[in-house]
Amino acid sequence: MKISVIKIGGNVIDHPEKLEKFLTEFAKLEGAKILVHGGGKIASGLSKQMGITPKMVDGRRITDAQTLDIVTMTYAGLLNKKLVAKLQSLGCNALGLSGADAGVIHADKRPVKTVDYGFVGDPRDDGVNTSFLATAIKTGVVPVMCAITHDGEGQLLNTNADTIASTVAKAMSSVSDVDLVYCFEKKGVLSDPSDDDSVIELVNPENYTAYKDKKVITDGMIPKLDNAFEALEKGVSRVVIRSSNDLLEPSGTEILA
Ligand SMILES: Nc1ncnc2c1ncn2[C@@H]1O[C@H](COP(=O)(O)OP(=O)(O)O)[C@@H](O)[C@H]1O
Ligand SMILES: CC(=O)N[C@@H](CCC(=O)OP(=O)(O)O)C(=O)O
Repeated sequence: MKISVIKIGGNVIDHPEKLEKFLTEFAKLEGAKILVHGGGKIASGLSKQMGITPKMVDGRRITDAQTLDIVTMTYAGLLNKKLVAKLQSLGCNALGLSGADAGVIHADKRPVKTVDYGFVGDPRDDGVNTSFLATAIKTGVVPVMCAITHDGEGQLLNTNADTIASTVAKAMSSVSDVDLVYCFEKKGVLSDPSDDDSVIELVNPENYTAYKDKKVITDGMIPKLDNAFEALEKGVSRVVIRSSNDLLEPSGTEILA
């Protein structure tokens, strides 16, 4: 069995036409599959509406108790259930899960070093309930996982969705062949961020370092690629970064360890 782990972020979820196209293609994707979603942009918008200014450090949200409530409502509630309902309407038997449901992702609260991230969780390497996910997939269910995890002692935690995707992909590679596809609003990793057609076909550790040094690869693309390399090192067969509009096309940037 091969499992495709597909991730979409908030920029796509917040764009109705892009989301519709992506979910229609995801529903058509053959074989075993898992959807992981973020929604950072939507949580930031709701946070501002509630009078709380979002704070991000190195691509991670500083998550105080009030922010944890907002992200839980947004990711595990509103967005997860909207995605599940839409997939159900497309004939895909989606099952929405936070990391607490069926103990599917156990994380540790990030220790305070120079930055106190608050209720942010780093998933444990052995923290994924792979047997539950494998059984669910065998019954034809499609897990739809959000960016909320738990510590096993009743505490919910906020975890970057790219990290959830690589954690689940790594863990499932112990029971199956796994492909990981990060879908976003651009056509791939670009050599000129202002030219959407300048897709780099292959990123390896050597050109990654050079592009980072030249400030061609910046911001959210750095943790995404770090997660991609880590996934390949820990058993994932293939990692691709492509447009959410081209899920079913051979396209985008392939990552090589
Ligand atoms: N070289 C690059 N090619 C493409 N995107 C890049 C590049 N460098 C930085 N980025 C930024 O990385 C972002 C994707 O990361 P992120 O914001 O975390 O997306 P998502 O929320 O979809 O996971 C893009 O929206 C883009 O602004
Ligand atoms: C700890 C942390 O930063 N969590 C992320 C989880 C959502 C996410 O990753 O959403 P995108 O994929 O849309 O960026 C956040 O709250 O923004």
